[in-house]
Formats: sequence, structure tokens, C-alpha cells
Amino acid sequence: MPAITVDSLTKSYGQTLALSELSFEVQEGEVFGFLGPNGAGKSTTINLLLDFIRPTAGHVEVLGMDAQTHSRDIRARTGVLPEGVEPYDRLTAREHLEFAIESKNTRDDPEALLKRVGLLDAIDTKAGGYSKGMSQRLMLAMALVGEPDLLILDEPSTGLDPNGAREMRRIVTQENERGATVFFSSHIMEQVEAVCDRVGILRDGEMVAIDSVEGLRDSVTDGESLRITVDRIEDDALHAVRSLPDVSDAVVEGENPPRIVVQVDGSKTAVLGELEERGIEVEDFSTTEASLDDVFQSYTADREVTAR
Ligand SMILES: Nc1ncnc2c1ncn2[C@@H]1O[C@H](COP(=O)(O)OP(=O)(O)OP(=O)(O)O)[C@@H](O)[C@H]1O
Repeated sequence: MPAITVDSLTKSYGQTLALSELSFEVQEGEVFGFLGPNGAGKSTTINLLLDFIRPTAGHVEVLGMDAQTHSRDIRARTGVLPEGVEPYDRLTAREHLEFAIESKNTRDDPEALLKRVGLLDAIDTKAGGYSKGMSQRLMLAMALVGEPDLLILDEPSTGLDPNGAREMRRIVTQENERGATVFFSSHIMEQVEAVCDRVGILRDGEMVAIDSVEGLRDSVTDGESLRITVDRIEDDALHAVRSLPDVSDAVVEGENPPRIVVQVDGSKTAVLGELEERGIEVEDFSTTEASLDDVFQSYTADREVTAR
């Protein structure tokens, strides 16, 4: 049974179309990464799953129940780490946990939960003095209360240093091994690589790709990515490179120094030749297997790049 079914979901905020006929499913037991750049519609989708907002059109089911008519039952079985929600300044971590445990009517031990997220030292400290990372750890501990069937984590790595992000991923894996379905959003591809069974990439309110990490990589390129440092970048040259027969994509990666990343399945010399013919100097180049960032970029980057 799917843990989440989103069917032709549309959400407008006045003139802004945040989601446009979005459809996808997340299966029970999956770790699903929901990726997209800022403003793509990730938080809007999560808010619709939890019935915090209502859709303009379309239908959502969570854990086999209608998101609107059964929101209480859904929330009782779901652990949520919302984006941008701060803890209460005057309450300690223990008090936050006690509140969550009482709301969910469970018998969890606040100390055990805070130990899991690495916040045991601050158990009796008021949250007003917490760093961003500490707040995020506390919110994660609250989401874990009651061994939820579904975890919905909105940008869970926000404010965490690389160690903290790694610990968060470890907890996601542990929860999944316990049997929980995990749905988490991120705008950072590498956050999802290690833990996700499947990834959906959202852009401007539409799902532009949905597949395993490997499948996404393959869809972007059968070959390699060629990173070329040049003396300058011109739109015409970029378009010409994209039009080459073995090239599936070419995007600008940096401006200082100017760098182009080309997905190429075949002759790399044709790419370099095309640039040089246009008087663009190739200062350096290297080849690598497509990184996940390349994959993400190719699905989300604006193709109309302004030349300098
Ligand atoms: N309450 C609101 N009123 C008006 N527009 C909104 C509202 N909430 C979101 N939007 C708009 O809807 C679109 C999608 O926003 P959303 O917050 O869902 O994106 P996101 O992918 O979660 O982005 P981020 O990574 O920045 O959180 C954006 O254009 C945003 O400006």
C-alpha cells in the first residue's frame, strides 16, 4: 500500500501557482527524498499532506486515509519536523519532549530521545539559548516520539554542521529499519544520496523527475561529465555545445573561473573543438562520472544563462 498518494494536486496562493497537477506515490517502507530549489513547492506539498492548508484542486491520501477528513488520525501516526519552526524559548528540551509525549499519548523517555539526537547535555536548559543546530535536534527528537509510521522531515539538515547532518541521516536509516516510511525534503542533492530509495525532483510546482538515485544519474547521462574551465562563457557557444550529437546537456557551473559542465556520451574532443573554434580558450578540463549535483542541476537549473 502507498504511504502517500498525491493525485493531481494544485495549489494557488492568489496569483501564485505553487503546485500544478502534482501526482506521485511513496510506498510504505520507502525513504523518499523530495528535492527542489527554493520556492519549488516542497513546503506547500508537506503542508497539504498534513492538512495545514487546503488544495485548490486534487486529492491527497496519507497512510491510506484522506488527508482532509482524517488529518487527526494521520497526525497521530506521523512525526513531523517542520521547516522554520522554533522551539519555545522558555521551555527546556525535557519539557518540549514531555509535551510531545503527552500529545501523542505515548510512554517515550525524553532522556533516551534526546540522547539519540545528541542533545542530552542540554536536557534541562531553556531552548531560548539554543543554537540553530540544537533547535533542529530538539525538533527531530519531538518528531520521533511515538515511533511514528511516517516521518515527514522538511529540510531536516537546516542549521546542522556536517557531523549533525550525518547523524540525522543515521537516524533516518534507523527509523526506516524499524519500519517507518520517511519523506524528506531538501534542496541539497547530496543529503538524499546516502539514504533515499527514490528521489523526486520538483521544479516550479511540477515533478520533473522521479526515480532511484542511480536511475536519475543514468537518465541524465549515459556517459561522463566534462568540466571545462574557459576564459569566458558565451550563450551562443553554450547552445552550440548543447546541439552537438553526443551532448545531452551543458550548464554553467561557475563564473570565477568561468566553468562549463557538459554531459557527453562520446567524443569529448568535439566539445573542446566547438569552443575553440569560437575563439574561447580552454584553460583546463577534467572528466568525472555525473555527480548528483550535475543531475540536480540538469533538472532544475535555468537553461537561459546570461553570458558575461
Ligand atoms: N502563504 C503563501 N502565500 C503566498 N505565496 C506563497 C505562500 N507560501 C508559499 N508561497 C509561494 O509558493 C511557491 C512555493 O513555495 P514553497 O514554500 O512551497 O517552496 P519550497 O520548495 O518549500 O521552498 P523553500 O525551499 O524556499 O522552502 C513559492 O513561489 C512561494 O513564494
